[in-house]
Amino acid sequence: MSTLTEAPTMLRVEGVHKWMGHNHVLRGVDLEVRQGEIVCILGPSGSGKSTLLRCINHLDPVDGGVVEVESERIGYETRRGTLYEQSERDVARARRRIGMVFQHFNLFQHLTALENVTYGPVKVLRRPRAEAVAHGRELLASVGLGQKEDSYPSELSGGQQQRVAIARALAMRPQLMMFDEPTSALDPELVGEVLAVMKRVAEGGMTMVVVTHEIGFAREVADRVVFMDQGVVVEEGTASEVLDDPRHERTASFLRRVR
Ligand SMILES: Nc1ncnc2c1ncn2[C@@H]1O[C@H](COP(=O)(O)OP(=O)(O)OP(=O)(O)O)[C@@H](O)[C@H]1O
Repeated sequence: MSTLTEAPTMLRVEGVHKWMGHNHVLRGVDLEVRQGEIVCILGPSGSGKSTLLRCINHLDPVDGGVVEVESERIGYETRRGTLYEQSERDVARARRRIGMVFQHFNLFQHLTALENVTYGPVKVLRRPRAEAVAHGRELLASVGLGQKEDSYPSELSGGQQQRVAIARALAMRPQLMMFDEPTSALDPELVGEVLAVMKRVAEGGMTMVVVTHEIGFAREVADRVVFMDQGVVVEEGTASEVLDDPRHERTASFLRRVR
């Protein structure tokens, strides 16, 4: 932990607001993630966790506040009355630094596992195909799917598809990986294999933000646990601080429910 507190800031979220229709979903969220840090975000359904990740990745624009990834600003600045937005090109460049893994895998169904993994490097980053294929094979092997490179998503289990999705995100060589409830669409017996891969990615030094209901994973892997409710960060701390001795009644009652 001591080295992490001195590590440079990878992600800074400051005073972020987001409206979805008439819903004030994010109400001034602050979050700082340092290089190499693993942050798990917990919170009840509807508290704004997915919306926060979408805002960080600029899949949804924020309505106020600042999002910076590696000091590159991809949010809006509404303080002091100035509204600020970067060009689409700058946003795309900043977004490329983030690997995103979704609940429902979102693989291309008409592409094999290896083609899913090489698609971004070849089509978006314009890397030579041979280099992308070699790296893609390495990544598929690292998630335990070396033998499945020619399989289509429909031929893979949910756990295998999610592992392909993780390899696909890593293939873009991101600086930050974000996971949005990556195991909640899986049959219980497949959850462990995906969490094991995520743990290995964390051990490799990746900076990670993980929205999850997997308390055991948070306890084992997270450097910091953040509890969100009703569009704000209610409390944060080490896993044992937040999970064993929550300061806030809202955190305590959520933990009683999920346990
Ligand atoms: N397109 C939309 N229009 C209006 N409200 C929306 C829209 N999308 C999401 N919301 C609302 O925003 C709030 C936050 O949703 P979000 O999905 O971010 O929560 P969450 O904490 O990730 O929940 P879950 O754990 O169920 O995924 C919810 O109240 C949801 O109903």
